[in-house]
Amino acid sequence: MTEDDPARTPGSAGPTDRLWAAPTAAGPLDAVVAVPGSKSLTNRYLVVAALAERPSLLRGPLASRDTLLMVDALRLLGADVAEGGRDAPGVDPADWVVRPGPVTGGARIDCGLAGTVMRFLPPVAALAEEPVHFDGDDRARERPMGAVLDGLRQLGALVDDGGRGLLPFSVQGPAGGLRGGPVRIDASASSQFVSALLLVGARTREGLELVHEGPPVPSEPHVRMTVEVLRDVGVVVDDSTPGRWFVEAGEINPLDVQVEPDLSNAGPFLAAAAVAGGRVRVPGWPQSTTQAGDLLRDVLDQMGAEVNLDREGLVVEGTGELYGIDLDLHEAGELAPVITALAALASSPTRLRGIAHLRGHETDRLKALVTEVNALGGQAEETIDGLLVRPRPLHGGVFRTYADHRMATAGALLGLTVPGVLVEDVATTRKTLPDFPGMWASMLAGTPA
Ligand SMILES: O=C(O)C1=C[C@@H](OP(=O)(O)O)[C@@H](O)[C@H](O)C1
Ligand SMILES: C=C(OP(=O)(O)O)C(=O)O
Repeated sequence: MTEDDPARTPGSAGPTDRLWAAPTAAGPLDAVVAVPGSKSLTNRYLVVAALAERPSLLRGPLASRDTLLMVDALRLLGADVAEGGRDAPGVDPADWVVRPGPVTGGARIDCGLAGTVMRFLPPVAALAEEPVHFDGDDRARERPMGAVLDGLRQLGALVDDGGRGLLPFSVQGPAGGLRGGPVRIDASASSQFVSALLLVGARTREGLELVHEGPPVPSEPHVRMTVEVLRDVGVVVDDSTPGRWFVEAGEINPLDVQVEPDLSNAGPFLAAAAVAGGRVRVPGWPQSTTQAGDLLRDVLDQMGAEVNLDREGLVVEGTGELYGIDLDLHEAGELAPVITALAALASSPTRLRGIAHLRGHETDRLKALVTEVNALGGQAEETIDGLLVRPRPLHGGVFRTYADHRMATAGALLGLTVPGVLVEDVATTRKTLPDFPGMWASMLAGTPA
């Protein structure tokens, strides 16, 4: 977690590593891939731990750009996060100790391109009475923010965003703290708007009644994850009415928690077995989880792979068959890039629906996927709310990634069977994986990553 940790950097800067020759698979795979902790869980645990009554222990958190930005920001807001070993003697070096402190303002927060940082932290900052300034990467300034800022205004905070509803902006909490009460927002562009406000609900004076008004909220499992994490720390949440959440005001208990592996990040590795044949095992796959990535089991099965979950983890075996799929991915949009890459290599067409909101992700993912799959000879097209992919023989070429970690891993997957795929800026994978190229190479060598 040092200041010069390469995991903190947005992507590669040097010309030599701008293009990464995606390795082709020499034969069937036989690998065990240990996938680092979940981004979504790590950043939720960090936030609730920073707001808790006493110190927390996070076991096996993800240390990547998105989570290190969260750590940096929480430190600026008054919490302390210590790495085991060096900063917290007696604690495992892979674990973090979070010591909460009163939330203080006056800071300038760098959100990078992390949706969880740019959405989850403005409500935390609104617990301070001095302004906090937020900014991020160029693309971060285009990602939707309006609903969170709108919700904060309804709670009595002062928000200065120049009326744009985008980064950069500043947030200043009202004297005496956030009052709570009813808040109405339209969270149809991102589930993170709901999660963000729920995470501070217990720290409002009256508790928070959040109501969503608009087209359905995407990525529902991520909202359920937020509710589960809040319940883990003793916060009372009523989510019995669809589109309405009530969070009671009250104390937040500390955590001692093992972070589950990131199931969405496991996607490209598991998909590799479906593409190249052989088997890939991901140890520690939870028997039950709120992670949207768990849907991969069903998707890979439907696309023709053999999928088995046992006590040791999840095993995916390629069968030599790879079928297209017709899928509503509204609940798990972050899986779209890996499924699109699979679809481009399948034997029949794929239709992905319910993912119009991906236009506001790290990049406009629908446009990026269509452009890059087609640049390799594929036939993909955008629909109003998704993608149509018709498999075609692909050829090598540059696969551009637009600062999107999941574009880079999708390019790597295509490169397994398409010689000559050059993935631009593979280092952008550091957003959620500290060493994707190393893990990919280990998988191909058949050694445990
Ligand atoms: O809350 C979270 O941790 C996330 C929610 C989802 O966002 P959207 O609802 O904006 O898709 C997901 O795609 C993102 O990767 C992580
Ligand atoms: C959409 C994603 O990230 P973020 O948390 O930045 O929204 C993602 O990881 O696919």
